[in-house]
Amino acid sequence: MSKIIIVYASMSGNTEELAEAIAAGIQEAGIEPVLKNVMDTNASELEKYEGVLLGAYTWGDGDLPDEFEDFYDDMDDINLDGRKFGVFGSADSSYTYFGKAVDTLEEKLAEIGGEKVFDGFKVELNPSKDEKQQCHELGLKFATALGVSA
Ligand SMILES: Cc1cc2nc3c(=O)[nH]c(=O)nc-3n(C[C@H](O)[C@H](O)[C@H](O)COP(=O)(O)O)c2cc1C
Repeated sequence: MSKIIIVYASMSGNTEELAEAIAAGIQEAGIEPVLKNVMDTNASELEKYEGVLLGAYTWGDGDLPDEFEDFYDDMDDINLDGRKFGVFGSADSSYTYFGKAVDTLEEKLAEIGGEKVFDGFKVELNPSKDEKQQCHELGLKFATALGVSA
């Protein structure tokens, strides 16, 4: 059973690229993370893991992606005491609420008992090579925070 799950929503692939780069960093630390699209899982699955990473682009007017709505509502019924978390997402600074979905998910995870390992990581549209490298390092840092080393 893996210790870390990454759940993401991505319409045009940018957030998915971030998720994959973070996953690669976690693998470097010796853990095989579970990587799932939010449409293929549900909030109660998070309780099975020691580390939870959520990724979402921002939609509408600072909103969560539609496909994250049910998952988000169901997070009220779970408890993540003792679990560590991190949130990331692609966004577009031409909108009023830049990457607000990342903030929304961070607040919810803290509310249900999670402990934040890194500040919400927001990337402008398509991640650059440098930003993907930063994701890789976040993955490594996250795995290390869980007490796992290569
Ligand atoms: C209709 C629409 C609404 C959007 N609203 C926001 C927004 O409120 N804030 C923001 O930062 N980005 C907003 N975006 C930009 C997306 O978050 C951005 O394109 C992102 O890179 C998509 O990520 P993805 O490739 O993972 O789907 C919006 C995009 C569209 C098409």
